[in-house]
Amino acid sequence: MLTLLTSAQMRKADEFTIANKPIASIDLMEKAARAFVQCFLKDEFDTSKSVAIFCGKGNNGGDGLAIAHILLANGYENIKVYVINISKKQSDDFAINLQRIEESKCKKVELTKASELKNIKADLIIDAILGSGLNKPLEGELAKIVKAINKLNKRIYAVDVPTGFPAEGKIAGEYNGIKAYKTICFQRPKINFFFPESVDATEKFEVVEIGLDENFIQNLNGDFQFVEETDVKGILKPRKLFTHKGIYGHALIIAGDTNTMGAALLSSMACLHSGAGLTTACIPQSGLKALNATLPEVMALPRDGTLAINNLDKYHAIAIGPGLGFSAEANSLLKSLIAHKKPLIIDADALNTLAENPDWIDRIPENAILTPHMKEFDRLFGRNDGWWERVQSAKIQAQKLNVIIILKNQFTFICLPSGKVIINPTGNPAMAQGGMGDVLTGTIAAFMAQKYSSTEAAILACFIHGRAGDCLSKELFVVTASQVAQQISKEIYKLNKIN
Ligand SMILES: NC(=O)C1=CN([C@@H]2O[C@H](COP(=O)(O)OP(=O)(O)OC[C@H]3O[C@@H](n4cnc5c(N)ncnc54)[C@H](O)[C@@H]3O)[C@@H](O)[C@H]2O)[C@@H](O)CC1
Ligand SMILES: Nc1ncnc2c1ncn2[C@@H]1O[C@H](COP(=O)(O)OP(=O)(O)O)[C@@H](O)[C@H]1O
Repeated sequence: MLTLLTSAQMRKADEFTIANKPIASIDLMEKAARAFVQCFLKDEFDTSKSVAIFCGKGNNGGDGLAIAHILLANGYENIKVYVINISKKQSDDFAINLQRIEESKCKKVELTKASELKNIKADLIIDAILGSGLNKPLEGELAKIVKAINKLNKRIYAVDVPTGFPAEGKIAGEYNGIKAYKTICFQRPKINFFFPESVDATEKFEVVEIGLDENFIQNLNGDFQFVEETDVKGILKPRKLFTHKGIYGHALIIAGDTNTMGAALLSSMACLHSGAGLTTACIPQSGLKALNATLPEVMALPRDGTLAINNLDKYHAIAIGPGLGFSAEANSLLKSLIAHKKPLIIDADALNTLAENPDWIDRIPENAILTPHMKEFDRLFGRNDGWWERVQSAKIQAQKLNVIIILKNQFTFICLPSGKVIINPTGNPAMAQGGMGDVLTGTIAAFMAQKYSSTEAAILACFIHGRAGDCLSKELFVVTASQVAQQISKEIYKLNKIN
């Protein structure tokens, strides 16, 4: 799991590396600039293009000056550096690189006013005005300069972080910073790149390694971690010889209503393809025909309007909510389930029922998994102003209630009782279609039934669910929930095989 860093932690990692590795601060900047250029050249190999590099006077600006040098050495001849007079203060490494630029054939211009930008003609722009040192919103002439740069309407590559975009923390008000085509960031992605608000600041980002001390970084107590494929492979267990269905657990999916039976079928289908030994769907009588016709492997526990499940012993994991509706029977099933200590997943309508019965929330069994999307989360725990606030609130609730909250989005945040937030990297917009969450719930239930811990089940399910969608989307504009459910077994197979 990769530990993500705040800007303050990043500075510590810089300082530690400089103090403990045979590398000086200016050489680290040079290394960062080289890494940036290497990445930039993958996209921009036409060296006849003209490049305007806008530099502040801190280390981000220092990077920009070093990048100018390296681009010149790589055949780019038409490069102009614009040093923006935001302050009198300049960093030591900026000053060293400025001296180098003055001694080179690179053109340099000082810029104080936005109006001076009118005549700038460049094919490409590199933004190195402010990086992770941003400590307040952009205002005054600097805000005007940034607006004018955006208005040039050229492809902008940002160094480390787009000027004006906070690397972490609340993204306040309307964004007025650089709108980059791509951000090339150093060593780790910025935490705020995982929130939907970041689309205003950068269309995409790529991380380049600059040689900071990895041991030091991993041992920093970062709240945010990022799942890698190796983590998933490390958790997945192969199926052993002589094992039988009894070994892989029995999952109960309580879901479906007259008009939303599909949700129950999708959840059950995903549970089946994710490896549960046995799957039982607890659905209304009216859904039995559809269940038997589409998923013959799944057993049924029909709901007749008054069902009470007395014996939960035979189930190893229970999921409740997809398409469940709000009947008295559904409410009483949820109420009785939260009184037990069974591995439990609460999703969709069951989450909304909880929101209407807030006094039940404190009674949710420990290590239960809640899988809200943004609206369900806000209904449960109150409105949030933006994603930073929402994830902070999920982090607090997961700790307080001793549960796992899977806050779903393009990047899904798995908030653990320990206070850690694990970011899932897989998934894509082709998956933005109804029923996808039902599939995720069935997958989590299958992993919990197979005796993975709640944390493991959450990590595995989110990663594999997204990976299935990623694989399908290579050939499809949109992937349906049924397709994802059916792809899951293939993805588990691939991850297990290379183990
Ligand atoms: N060894 C190092 O220190 C390395 C640093 N690197 C670069 O250094 C950057 C961070 O550099 P710095 O810490 O010097 O900070 P920046 O260059 O981001 O900012 C410089 C100064 O701008 C001022 N400032 C902040 N917000 C402002 C605002 N809204 N309006 C006007 N002025 C504002 C602050 O006083 C800040 O110290 C990273 O993003 C990265 O690009 C890289 O070179 C990698 C190595
Ligand atoms: N743009 C996207 N990128 C990645 N994953 C997505 C995207 N859109 C949706 N998903 C995934 O699909 C699921 C949607 O869940 P949810 O909103 O509960 O769907 P439903 O209620 O229709 O079943 C989540 O797991 C989410 O992460």
